[in-house]
Amino acid sequence: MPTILDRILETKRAEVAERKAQPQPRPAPTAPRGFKAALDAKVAAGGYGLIAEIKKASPSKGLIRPDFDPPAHARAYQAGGAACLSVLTDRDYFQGHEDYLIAARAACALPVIRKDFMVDPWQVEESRAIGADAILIIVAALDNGQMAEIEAAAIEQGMDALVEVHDAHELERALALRSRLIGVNNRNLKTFEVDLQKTYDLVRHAPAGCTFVAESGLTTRADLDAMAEHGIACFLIGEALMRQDDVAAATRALVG
Ligand SMILES: O=P(O)(O)OC[C@@H](O)[C@@H](O)c1c[nH]c2ccccc12
Repeated sequence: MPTILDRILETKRAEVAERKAQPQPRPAPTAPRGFKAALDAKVAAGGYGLIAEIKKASPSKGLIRPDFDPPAHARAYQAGGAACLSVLTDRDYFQGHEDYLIAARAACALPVIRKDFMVDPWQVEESRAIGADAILIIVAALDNGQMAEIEAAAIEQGMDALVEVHDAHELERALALRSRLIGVNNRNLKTFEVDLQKTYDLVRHAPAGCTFVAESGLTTRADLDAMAEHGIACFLIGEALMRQDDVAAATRALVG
Protein backbone atom coordinates (compact mmCIF):
# COMPACT_ATOMS: atom_id res chain seq x y z
CA MET A 1 0.00 0.00 0.00
CA PRO A 2 1.46 3.40 -0.93
CA THR A 3 1.83 5.70 2.11
CA ILE A 4 0.71 9.33 2.17
CA LEU A 5 4.37 10.27 1.68
CA ASP A 6 4.56 8.11 -1.48
CA ARG A 7 1.51 9.86 -2.88
CA ILE A 8 2.81 13.32 -2.00
CA LEU A 9 6.18 12.61 -3.63
CA GLU A 10 4.58 11.40 -6.83
CA THR A 11 2.49 14.56 -7.08
CA LYS A 12 5.54 16.67 -6.21
CA ARG A 13 7.72 15.22 -8.98
CA ALA A 14 5.08 16.11 -11.56
CA GLU A 15 4.64 19.60 -10.07
CA VAL A 16 8.40 20.26 -10.10
CA ALA A 17 8.71 19.17 -13.73
CA GLU A 18 6.01 21.69 -14.66
CA ARG A 19 7.52 24.52 -12.62
CA LYS A 20 10.99 23.92 -14.00
CA ALA A 21 9.58 24.29 -17.51
CA GLN A 22 8.01 27.65 -16.60
CA PRO A 23 10.36 29.48 -14.22
CA GLN A 24 8.86 32.57 -12.59
CA PRO A 25 10.81 35.84 -12.81
CA ARG A 26 11.23 37.18 -9.24
CA PRO A 27 12.92 40.15 -7.60
CA ALA A 28 16.21 39.23 -5.86
CA PRO A 29 15.58 38.11 -2.27
CA THR A 30 17.27 39.75 0.72
CA ALA A 31 20.27 37.89 2.21
CA PRO A 32 19.55 34.69 4.13
CA ARG A 33 18.69 35.07 7.83
CA GLY A 34 20.50 32.52 10.03
CA PHE A 35 17.93 29.86 10.85
CA LYS A 36 19.89 27.42 13.02
CA ALA A 37 21.72 30.39 14.58
CA ALA A 38 18.38 31.89 15.70
CA LEU A 39 17.37 28.63 17.40
CA ASP A 40 20.75 28.18 19.06
CA ALA A 41 20.72 31.78 20.30
CA LYS A 42 17.37 31.28 22.07
CA VAL A 43 18.62 28.12 23.74
CA ALA A 44 21.94 29.75 24.72
CA ALA A 45 19.89 32.49 26.40
CA GLY A 46 18.11 29.85 28.49
CA GLY A 47 14.87 29.75 26.50
CA TYR A 48 13.17 27.41 24.06
CA GLY A 49 13.78 27.69 20.33
CA LEU A 50 10.38 27.69 18.65
CA ILE A 51 9.82 27.24 14.93
CA ALA A 52 6.24 28.47 14.63
CA GLU A 53 4.43 27.10 11.61
CA ILE A 54 2.07 28.93 9.27
CA LYS A 55 -0.23 26.08 8.27
CA LYS A 56 -3.65 26.48 6.69
CA ALA A 57 -4.57 22.80 6.36
CA SER A 58 -3.14 19.29 6.55
CA PRO A 59 -3.94 15.95 4.89
CA SER A 60 -5.10 14.41 8.18
CA LYS A 61 -7.05 17.39 9.63
CA GLY A 62 -8.30 19.30 6.59
CA LEU A 63 -8.76 23.04 7.06
CA ILE A 64 -7.12 24.22 10.31
CA ARG A 65 -7.37 28.02 10.01
CA PRO A 66 -10.34 29.51 8.14
CA ASP A 67 -9.23 33.17 8.54
CA PHE A 68 -5.75 32.33 7.26
CA ASP A 69 -3.55 35.46 7.12
CA PRO A 70 0.20 34.73 6.71
CA PRO A 71 1.58 38.25 7.43
CA ALA A 72 -0.63 38.62 10.53
CA HIS A 73 0.40 35.19 11.80
CA ALA A 74 4.08 36.01 11.16
CA ARG A 75 3.82 39.20 13.22
CA ALA A 76 1.97 37.36 16.00
CA TYR A 77 4.59 34.62 16.15
CA GLN A 78 7.39 37.17 16.31
CA ALA A 79 5.61 39.15 19.03
CA GLY A 80 5.04 35.94 21.01
CA GLY A 81 8.74 35.04 21.06
CA ALA A 82 9.20 32.49 18.26
CA ALA A 83 12.79 32.06 17.02
CA CYS A 84 11.85 31.14 13.45
CA LEU A 85 8.90 30.62 11.11
CA SER A 86 7.93 27.60 9.05
CA VAL A 87 5.65 28.17 6.08
CA LEU A 88 3.97 25.30 4.22
CA THR A 89 4.15 25.90 0.48
CA ASP A 90 2.83 22.55 -0.80
CA ARG A 91 -0.42 23.27 -2.62
CA ASP A 92 -1.98 19.88 -3.19
CA TYR A 93 -1.92 18.38 0.31
CA PHE A 94 -1.45 21.36 2.67
CA GLN A 95 -3.22 24.19 0.79
CA GLY A 96 0.06 26.10 0.92
CA HIS A 97 1.58 28.56 -1.56
CA GLU A 98 4.94 30.30 -2.21
CA ASP A 99 3.18 33.65 -1.89
CA TYR A 100 2.41 32.84 1.77
CA LEU A 101 6.12 32.49 2.47
CA ILE A 102 6.96 35.71 0.63
CA ALA A 103 4.27 37.64 2.54
CA ALA A 104 5.12 36.12 5.94
CA ARG A 105 8.84 36.77 5.63
CA ALA A 106 8.28 40.37 4.54
CA ALA A 107 6.09 40.98 7.61
CA CYS A 108 8.74 40.09 10.23
CA ALA A 109 12.47 39.74 10.90
CA LEU A 110 12.48 36.01 11.66
CA PRO A 111 14.31 33.39 9.56
CA VAL A 112 11.89 31.23 7.58
CA ILE A 113 12.00 27.59 6.56
CA ARG A 114 10.17 26.54 3.43
CA LYS A 115 8.12 23.53 4.49
CA ASP A 116 7.75 21.45 1.37
CA PHE A 117 8.92 18.20 -0.14
CA MET A 118 12.32 18.56 -1.78
CA VAL A 119 12.87 16.01 -4.55
CA ASP A 120 15.19 18.03 -6.79
CA PRO A 121 18.04 20.51 -6.07
CA TRP A 122 16.26 22.95 -8.40
CA GLN A 123 13.66 23.43 -5.68
CA VAL A 124 16.38 24.69 -3.34
CA GLU A 125 17.24 27.51 -5.76
CA GLU A 126 13.55 28.28 -6.10
CA SER A 127 13.25 28.34 -2.30
CA ARG A 128 16.01 30.93 -1.99
CA ALA A 129 14.46 32.93 -4.84
CA ILE A 130 11.23 33.28 -2.85
CA GLY A 131 13.28 34.29 0.22
CA ALA A 132 13.46 31.08 2.25
CA ASP A 133 16.34 30.92 4.73
CA ALA A 134 16.21 27.15 5.24
CA ILE A 135 14.79 24.04 3.61
CA LEU A 136 13.52 20.73 4.91
CA ILE A 137 15.20 17.45 3.95
CA ILE A 138 12.92 14.48 4.72
CA VAL A 139 15.19 11.45 5.03
CA ALA A 140 12.30 9.02 4.40
CA ALA A 141 11.71 10.68 1.02
CA LEU A 142 15.20 10.47 -0.47
CA ASP A 143 18.19 8.20 -1.00
CA ASN A 144 21.61 9.18 0.38
CA GLY A 145 22.82 10.61 -2.92
CA GLN A 146 19.72 12.79 -3.36
CA MET A 147 19.98 14.05 0.22
CA ALA A 148 23.63 15.04 -0.22
CA GLU A 149 22.83 16.82 -3.49
CA ILE A 150 19.96 18.79 -1.99
CA GLU A 151 22.01 19.68 1.07
CA ALA A 152 24.92 20.86 -1.12
CA ALA A 153 22.51 23.12 -3.02
CA ALA A 154 21.32 24.61 0.27
CA ILE A 155 24.86 25.26 1.51
CA GLU A 156 25.69 26.83 -1.85
CA GLN A 157 22.74 29.23 -1.41
CA GLY A 158 23.80 30.09 2.16
CA MET A 159 20.75 28.33 3.61
CA ASP A 160 20.35 25.94 6.52
CA ALA A 161 18.84 22.47 6.17
CA LEU A 162 16.56 20.90 8.76
CA VAL A 163 16.97 17.15 8.33
CA GLU A 164 13.84 15.26 9.38
CA VAL A 165 13.98 11.71 10.77
CA HIS A 166 11.52 9.21 12.23
CA ASP A 167 13.70 6.39 13.54
CA ALA A 168 17.22 5.28 14.44
CA HIS A 169 18.11 4.16 10.93
CA GLU A 170 17.03 7.50 9.45
CA LEU A 171 18.98 9.33 12.17
CA GLU A 172 22.11 7.43 11.20
CA ARG A 173 21.62 8.47 7.56
CA ALA A 174 20.97 12.07 8.62
CA LEU A 175 24.20 12.20 10.62
CA ALA A 176 26.19 11.37 7.46
CA LEU A 177 25.17 14.81 6.13
CA ARG A 178 26.88 18.08 7.11
CA SER A 179 23.86 19.72 8.71
CA ARG A 180 23.74 19.52 12.50
CA LEU A 181 20.09 20.56 12.67
CA ILE A 182 17.93 17.45 13.07
CA GLY A 183 14.16 17.33 13.29
CA VAL A 184 12.56 14.33 14.95
CA ASN A 185 9.03 13.95 13.63
CA ASN A 186 6.84 12.50 16.36
CA ARG A 187 4.12 11.81 13.79
CA ASN A 188 4.14 8.42 12.08
CA LEU A 189 3.74 9.10 8.35
CA LYS A 190 1.76 5.91 7.82
CA THR A 191 -0.70 6.08 10.71
CA PHE A 192 -0.51 9.84 11.64
CA GLU A 193 -0.15 8.72 15.27
CA VAL A 194 2.02 10.86 17.54
CA ASP A 195 4.43 9.09 19.90
CA LEU A 196 6.62 11.34 22.05
CA GLN A 197 8.36 8.39 23.73
CA LYS A 198 9.95 7.43 20.39
CA THR A 199 11.55 10.86 20.20
CA TYR A 200 13.02 10.55 23.70
CA ASP A 201 14.53 7.16 22.87
CA LEU A 202 16.01 8.38 19.61
CA VAL A 203 17.68 11.46 21.04
CA ARG A 204 19.14 9.52 23.94
CA HIS A 205 21.31 7.57 21.49
CA ALA A 206 22.41 10.54 19.40
CA PRO A 207 25.94 11.96 19.52
CA ALA A 208 26.47 15.39 21.08
CA GLY A 209 26.81 18.53 18.98
CA CYS A 210 23.45 18.50 17.19
CA THR A 211 20.52 20.85 17.57
CA PHE A 212 17.43 18.65 17.85
CA VAL A 213 13.95 19.90 17.01
CA ALA A 214 10.91 17.94 18.17
CA GLU A 215 8.21 18.15 15.50
CA SER A 216 4.46 17.53 15.45
CA GLY A 217 1.72 16.91 17.99
CA LEU A 218 3.03 19.30 20.67
CA THR A 219 0.32 21.44 22.27
CA THR A 220 1.09 22.61 25.81
CA ARG A 221 3.91 24.13 27.80
CA ALA A 222 3.98 20.85 29.75
CA ASP A 223 4.75 18.97 26.50
CA LEU A 224 7.74 21.24 25.93
CA ASP A 225 8.96 20.96 29.53
CA ALA A 226 8.78 17.15 29.26
CA MET A 227 10.87 17.29 26.08
CA ALA A 228 13.36 19.62 27.78
CA GLU A 229 13.89 17.02 30.51
CA HIS A 230 15.11 14.75 27.74
CA GLY A 231 17.48 17.38 26.39
CA ILE A 232 15.36 18.80 23.54
CA ALA A 233 14.91 22.57 23.66
CA CYS A 234 13.70 23.32 20.12
CA PHE A 235 10.21 22.68 18.78
CA LEU A 236 8.24 22.89 15.55
CA ILE A 237 4.59 23.62 16.27
CA GLY A 238 1.80 24.33 13.83
CA GLU A 239 -1.74 23.23 14.49
CA ALA A 240 -1.90 23.98 18.23
CA LEU A 241 -0.99 27.62 17.56
CA MET A 242 -2.94 28.08 14.34
CA ARG A 243 -6.17 27.08 16.11
CA GLN A 244 -5.91 29.95 18.63
CA ASP A 245 -7.79 33.24 18.28
CA ASP A 246 -4.88 35.14 19.85
CA VAL A 247 -1.83 33.59 18.21
CA ALA A 248 0.68 35.93 19.88
CA ALA A 249 -0.67 35.18 23.38
CA ALA A 250 -0.68 31.44 22.68
CA THR A 251 2.92 31.63 21.46
CA ARG A 252 3.93 33.59 24.55
CA ALA A 253 2.23 31.00 26.78
CA LEU A 254 4.37 28.29 25.18
CA VAL A 255 7.79 29.90 25.06
CA GLY A 256 7.53 33.33 26.71
O1 LIG B 1 0.82 20.88 13.31
P1 LIG B 1 1.75 20.13 14.21
O2 LIG B 1 1.18 18.86 14.74
O3 LIG B 1 2.27 21.01 15.32
O4 LIG B 1 3.01 19.70 13.32
C1 LIG B 1 3.86 20.67 12.71
C2 LIG B 1 4.91 20.02 11.80
O5 LIG B 1 5.70 19.16 12.57
C3 LIG B 1 4.27 19.27 10.65
O6 LIG B 1 3.55 20.19 9.91
C4 LIG B 1 5.30 18.59 9.76
C5 LIG B 1 6.41 17.92 10.16
N1 LIG B 1 7.10 17.44 9.12
C6 LIG B 1 6.45 17.76 7.99
C7 LIG B 1 6.77 17.50 6.66
C8 LIG B 1 5.93 18.00 5.70
C9 LIG B 1 4.78 18.71 6.03
C10 LIG B 1 4.45 18.96 7.35
C11 LIG B 1 5.29 18.50 8.34
